[in-house]
Amino acid sequence: MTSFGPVAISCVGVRKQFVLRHTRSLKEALVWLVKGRKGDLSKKFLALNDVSLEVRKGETVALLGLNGSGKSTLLKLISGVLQPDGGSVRTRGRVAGLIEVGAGFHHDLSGRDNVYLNGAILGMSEKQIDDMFESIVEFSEIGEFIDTEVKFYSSGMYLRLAFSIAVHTDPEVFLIDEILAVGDEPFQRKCIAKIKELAEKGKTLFVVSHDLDLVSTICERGVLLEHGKVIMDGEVHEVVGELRGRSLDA
Ligand SMILES: Nc1ncnc2c1ncn2[C@@H]1O[C@H](COP(=O)(O)OP(=O)(O)OP(=O)(O)O)[C@@H](O)[C@H]1O
Repeated sequence: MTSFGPVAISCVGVRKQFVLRHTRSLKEALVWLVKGRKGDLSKKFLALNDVSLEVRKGETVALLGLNGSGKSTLLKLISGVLQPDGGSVRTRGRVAGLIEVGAGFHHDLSGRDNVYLNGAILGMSEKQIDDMFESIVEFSEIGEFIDTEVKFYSSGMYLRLAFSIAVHTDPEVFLIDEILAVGDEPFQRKCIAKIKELAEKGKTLFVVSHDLDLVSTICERGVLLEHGKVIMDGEVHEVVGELRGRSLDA
């Protein structure tokens, strides 16, 4: 049994709800006004319902579940992109999130400027970025396009640069959401090799993917979400087996 370090991610009783509809039909709005604005016109949807989990430093965790089960929402809460409506989310150490391709990029800036901008956001000094710049560009294979504004990049080029910056910032916790699907096969292989290298170095990985074979090779632990609740948490092959069974029944 592997022993892990201190807690890297802690979620306690996490709740996140979204407003599905702000307004209803004119008739409904009129009735609402006539009745003295009683009640709520918007419809709320609970995307995460009382989610508690703890990930220790060095653990590799696959977050699994069918479409809409709340995986991306949980990742966004852990990365700090979203705030919970209830409960608490805590992380320890530098967290790098590859959550939405190019989300941290400024579209009117060149790839080069975005490397500096993103590096700074992820906590690197200018000197550290200077030292790593060549290596970041080399890994990304962006080549001469590094001085092109990123709004002209393809989604694969965005991913390459974002992934390369993120791994070079040497994060403690690495959050990855499905985005590997954007890259072409050779780059995917390179990313997967890099992710495995990070895992071997003892980094904490939290990965969302529908590629169950892939996550089984990268992660040791699986957490299964269903309708915003954790319904299973254990050895990845067992959790993948459970999800496959449920997918057949669905
Ligand atoms: N900003 C939002 N506003 C309203 N509803 C949202 C918002 N973001 C997510 N949702 C809803 O919350 C639920 C969970 O979404 P989430 O993206 O976390 O699921 P997921 O498990 O990552 O799904 P998938 O496998 O399809 O990527 C979905 O029903 C989705 O429609």
